[in-house]
Amino acid sequence: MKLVKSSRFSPCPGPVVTIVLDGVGISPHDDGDAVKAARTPMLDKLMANFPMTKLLAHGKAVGMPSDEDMGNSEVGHNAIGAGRVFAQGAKLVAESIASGHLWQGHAWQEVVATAKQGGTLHFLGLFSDGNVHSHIDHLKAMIERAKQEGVGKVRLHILLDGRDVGETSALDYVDPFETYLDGLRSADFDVAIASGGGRMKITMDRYEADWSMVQRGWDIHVKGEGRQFASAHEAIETYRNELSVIDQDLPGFVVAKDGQPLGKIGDGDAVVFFNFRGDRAIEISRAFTEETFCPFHRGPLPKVTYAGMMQYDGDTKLPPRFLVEPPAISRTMGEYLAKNGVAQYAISETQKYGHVTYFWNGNRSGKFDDALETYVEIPSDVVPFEQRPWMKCAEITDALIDAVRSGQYQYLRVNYANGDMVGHTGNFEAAVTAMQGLDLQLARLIPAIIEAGGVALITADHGNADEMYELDKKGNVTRDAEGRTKAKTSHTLNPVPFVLVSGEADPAYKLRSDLAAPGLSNIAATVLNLLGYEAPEDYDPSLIEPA
Ligand SMILES: O=C(O)[C@H](O)COP(=O)(O)O
Ligand SMILES: [Mn+2]
Ligand SMILES: [Mn+2]
Repeated sequence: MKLVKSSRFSPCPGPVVTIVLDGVGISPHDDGDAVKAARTPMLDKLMANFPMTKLLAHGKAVGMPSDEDMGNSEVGHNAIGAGRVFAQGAKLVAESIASGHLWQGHAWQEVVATAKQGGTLHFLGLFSDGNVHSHIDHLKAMIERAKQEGVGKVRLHILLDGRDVGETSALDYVDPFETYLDGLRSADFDVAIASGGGRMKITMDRYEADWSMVQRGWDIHVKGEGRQFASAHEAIETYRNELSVIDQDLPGFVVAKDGQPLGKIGDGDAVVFFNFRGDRAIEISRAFTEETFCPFHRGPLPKVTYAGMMQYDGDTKLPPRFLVEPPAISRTMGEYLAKNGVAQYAISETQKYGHVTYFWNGNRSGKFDDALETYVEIPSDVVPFEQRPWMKCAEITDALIDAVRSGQYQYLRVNYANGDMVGHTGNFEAAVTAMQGLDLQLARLIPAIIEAGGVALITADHGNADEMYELDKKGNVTRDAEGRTKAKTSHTLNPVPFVLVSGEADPAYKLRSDLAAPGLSNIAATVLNLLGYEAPEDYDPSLIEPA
């Protein structure tokens, strides 16, 4: 894995720093755009005075099945880190189902065999068509196949979305699904929704930010311990009336009949976690598969056949049983740099820590070289982020500036979570504040990079804060008869900025203008060039050329 020294680019005299502003896209519209509404003098100045282009960050440009699919952190950071586009989970699972490959695999066959020996087959996962972590069509295909293969009893544990899809769309999924289940149910096929809850309240924590979420999910799905309702519909309506929260924040519920939970998970059962994306799948998968387990009091571990939709962590091989091979992301820029003696530094706060380590390195949780790599996690607040929209951007910047000034690292990378995590709350004012807080930090960081003789690449992994309301076709905020707007909590399809900032009056490189539709996968080759290397031949082309 030797990199070739470039004869065209000399290495940057200072550190090269990639700055990912998570969820900060460029909207063609002004209405509802918190990025534009925010007062961000530093970002404005950088965009106006330094070489800048827009990068594609959604759809096929990041390995999603179609250009209707928005980008997300996984596919975005995978593309930035690997310098190439790999077909991603959403696409691989759909293809595996369409070709029938999934049903031929050992994992599926073991799951079905377990259920046919008298166990219940449980499906647990994110219940929407967001295609970020999961897709409801994959779930349906598996239920139908299970029935066809003679499984007698299926229970569903549904995590309500409201984050990758409309903020109060849960019943748009649940109601038709109940009708669909009615159509499938028969004398020898017993299928029902057994438990669920909002994805930000139960089960889908990530990066160990808040294990109590997973514990609440465990108690509800596995032990059947939680508030009981006659149906998911009743739970959603009741909680909405009582709490006025959006779907992602609805508490957990247990569906029960005569006080008996419909689908506890016990010995001899099979469990499929049907999310394909790993970050929010790892903790619950650990709870189901680790014999010795400390993060929370789990109680006795039921002896189940557990399968993930994919293997979520290539280093720890978690979970050992999985239905679809994950994308084979190899030879990432992090690995190349490590193998060529380049010291690297990665930093973010908990909520995005794995984005600049695990996703960046092709869904591997370990380092390539302990001596050459420093990974820093600033603990995130455990609060609704609209209450603390500045999050930890100041603390991240403190540490990053120290690292830049230390002279120890030639390549540094950071993810600032604000645009995305606050964008997902659907709170416009908070998103504006998030952007303003972030700008204050850029105003500290950029001069430090320039002073060190370095270069900063400012970009993002996908949009989010750039569209805080649902827009009509003309790009205006939609309003109902009472004039109310509808918050948009999900990512956007918009491109992201790419700004190349250095202190040199006359840099020896310039942005290329001949690339038809550059995207996130063009960043890695650019970084390697700035460090004085040629990119590997199969990397997507660099965004720069000699001036
Ligand atoms: O997991 C989440 O928070 C959302 O589904 C996607 O956000 P991310 O891709 O920016 O992490
Ligand atoms: Mn993101
Ligand atoms: Mn996001």
